[in-house]
Amino acid sequence: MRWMIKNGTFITMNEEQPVFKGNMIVENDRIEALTADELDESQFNEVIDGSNRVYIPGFVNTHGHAAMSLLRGYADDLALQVWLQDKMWPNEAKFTANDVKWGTSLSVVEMIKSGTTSFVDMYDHMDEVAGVVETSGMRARLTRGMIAIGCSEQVQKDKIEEAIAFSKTWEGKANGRIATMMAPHAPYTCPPDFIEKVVQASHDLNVPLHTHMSETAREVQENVDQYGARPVAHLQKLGMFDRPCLVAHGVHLTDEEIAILKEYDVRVSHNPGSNLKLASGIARVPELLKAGVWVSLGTDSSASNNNLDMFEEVRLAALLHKGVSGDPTAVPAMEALKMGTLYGAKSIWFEDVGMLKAGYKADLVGVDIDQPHYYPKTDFASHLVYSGAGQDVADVWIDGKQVMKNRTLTTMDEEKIKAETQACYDRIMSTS
Ligand SMILES: N[C@@H](CCSC[C@H]1O[C@@H](n2cnc3c(=O)[nH]cnc32)[C@H](O)[C@@H]1O)C(=O)O
Ligand SMILES: [Zn+2]
Repeated sequence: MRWMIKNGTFITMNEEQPVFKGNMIVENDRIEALTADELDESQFNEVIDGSNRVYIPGFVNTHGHAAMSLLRGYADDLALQVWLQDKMWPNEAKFTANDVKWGTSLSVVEMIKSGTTSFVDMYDHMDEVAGVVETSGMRARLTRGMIAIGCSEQVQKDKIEEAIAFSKTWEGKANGRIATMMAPHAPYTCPPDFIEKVVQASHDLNVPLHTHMSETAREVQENVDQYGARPVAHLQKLGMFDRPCLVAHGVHLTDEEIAILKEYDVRVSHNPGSNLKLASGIARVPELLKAGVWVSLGTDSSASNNNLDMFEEVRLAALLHKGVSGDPTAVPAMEALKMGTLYGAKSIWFEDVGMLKAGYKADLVGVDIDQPHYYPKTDFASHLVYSGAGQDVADVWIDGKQVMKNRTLTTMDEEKIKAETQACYDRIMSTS
């Protein structure tokens, strides 16, 4: 299969050629070329007119719990610990594999429709999640998240075994669209010896690690009280950073801790919407970027966001850090877009994703720019960040395959998924 987009505007994330106007050729799963040459259209299986579109690499959502869409709007306006312990965990305990399947499907529909082509998911019943990723055509780095406190030694062991089995089964599957990780949920939900076992498994399997870290001031203080160290030093001591590691949030960090994250090449998923909603604080993103840490963007779950639209995270990243620093040059539009795309791919070790460049995976999004909020036709990176929204996404390709065509999904039955998730929600809420 070889196809092309003609007369498009491409925001590439490639510094050598940030904006390209012309044609893009895709062969199978990869971009073959960006070219201004006249092409013989009969040589292609499909020729798409790109003149009313701006194309960007698909967004990479580097932290979330897709099935939690079932709890969207269920418990708003609460602090993290109360929200988690009193509202989320008792209901999540009722989730069956079927609930996870439909909740995840709903999230994948939402992600594709708002231009996300890769995502990270930390949850359980992960075989269901991987199945949805496989059939939807999505790309993902998936991990069986593990909460170990309150669990017997046997249950802890079972969780690690389950996570290992998941990784062994799914790593590299779906034509390489699925990758895996190992994820102790957080330093406050996993005892040190448990974390060490997970680090060992990450080493044995040769997959990265993922965890929630330094999300709230309370978490940091309790870590000091319990272990005599802040979360960064604590996880460093347990060997987490000796492995490739992605941490979610990283809100409360000192200068020294930022230096440690850089030294160990730890990647940070910044989740501005979730951090604002749970009043967790504001991450030191300009300082992290300045130190050379890979900072990407995540929505977290739609129970704390409450949607999965990466346009919102990109805009929040661009606005928030200007507001708190008093520096209007902090996180410019193009940097925010890169955080949502290229840096996301880098953050999850997807080395050939996140750029519109020959040789990269054909994961891209066509945004409908024939709308009032994209006029006048000037700087489209600015328009996308400061004026755009997920609903503007018209076409989506992942791995060279079109998964949305003019806002119609080609791989998923949206109406069925909406009905099934409603039924799951109704059942969960009717049982105690
Ligand atoms: N139930 C699993 C763990 C699932 S990992 C994903 C967990 O992350 C939780 N979660 C969602 N958002 C956040 C957040 O912002 N901070 C910390 N935990 C979160 C969520 O409630 C879910 O329980 C077990 O058997 O151990
Ligand atoms: Zn989370």
